[in-house]
Amino acid sequence: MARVSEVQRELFKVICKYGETNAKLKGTFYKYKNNKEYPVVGDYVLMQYNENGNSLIEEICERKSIFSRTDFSGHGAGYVKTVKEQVIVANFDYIFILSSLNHDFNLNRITRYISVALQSGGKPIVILTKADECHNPDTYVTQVKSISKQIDVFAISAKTGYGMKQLDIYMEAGKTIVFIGSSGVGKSTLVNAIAGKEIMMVNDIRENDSKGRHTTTHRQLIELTSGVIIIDTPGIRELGMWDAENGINHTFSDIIELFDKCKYRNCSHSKETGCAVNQAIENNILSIERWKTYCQLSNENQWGKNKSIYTKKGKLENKIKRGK
Ligand SMILES: Nc1nc2c(ncn2[C@@H]2O[C@H](COP(=O)(O)OP(=O)(O)OP(=O)(O)O)[C@@H](O)[C@H]2O)c(=O)[nH]1
Ligand SMILES: [Zn+2]
Repeated sequence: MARVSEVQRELFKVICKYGETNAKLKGTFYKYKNNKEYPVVGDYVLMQYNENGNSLIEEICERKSIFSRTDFSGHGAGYVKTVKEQVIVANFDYIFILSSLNHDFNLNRITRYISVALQSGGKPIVILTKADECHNPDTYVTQVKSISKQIDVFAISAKTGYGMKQLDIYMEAGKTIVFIGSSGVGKSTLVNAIAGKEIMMVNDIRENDSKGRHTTTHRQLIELTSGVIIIDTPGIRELGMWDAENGINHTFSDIIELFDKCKYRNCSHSKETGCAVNQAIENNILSIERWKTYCQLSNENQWGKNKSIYTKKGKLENKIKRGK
């Protein structure tokens, strides 16, 4: 068995018992183009090893965890007709969600990441980076903890070493950690700090808007000398929700519990009397911002679901196109 460490279009790098080697896909992958999934970084695969050139990937083994997002195929979300699931990485134990403590901090975005991560099959851990650029990191930790009880949250600085010790509990040989977050949040810097050497390239962020430069251009799986396996990913620009209903319900379990307490079973949680959501907001048990974030994420998730059902009926789609 081999493990995919890098994907560049249709060329793969895999780690097997002979070391890292190049591989291509067996013809059957192309035969069923629309139904057969391609391997992603982190996948375990069955492979015919070839010491003289490209080895041949024959089969993808069952994935124990996946991180996926909606694939808008290069269109703006509002314009697409077809939405597909795009698996980004597979088979990780921990998912490090990185977000920086400079003026780019955004609770809404972190909530979105948590919802997707909570249904990935891996354990989500939120890491607030660049604590050295912030006066009160702990207040941000508290804010993020309020999103969900099911996640660990830490503030760290890879520059000063602040808080880094807290991450030791996840550094077990044989475990796979995937790093996700926007460009410039410090994924590669943290990977280097954990590795104890420069294995990833780091570039300065643009000073004026704190935005990263997308230095990391592709996903990469690296085994550290400690035996910990790390997957660094390029900065994600927009994380669309893909069938994340379970993850959203986990993240907002407090709200889901309220639904059961509404007077009417089909309560729309707007103006009904006896609506438990409204009562919780009035009594300051639930913040209006949290309620709005929930509505936004679950609407978006529903929208993606409808579009994907629609495109599964390929014929219907063609008709509509021709009719235009
Ligand atoms: N002050 C401070 N700066 C940091 C810290 N960690 C990273 N940086 C800086 O943030 C910038 C971006 O870091 P990267 O590690 O390249 O970020 P990235 O998330 O890998 O970015 P992409 O590869 O574009 O996705 C660099 O200038 C780093 O020096 C930190 O703990 N404190
Ligand atoms: Zn209600």
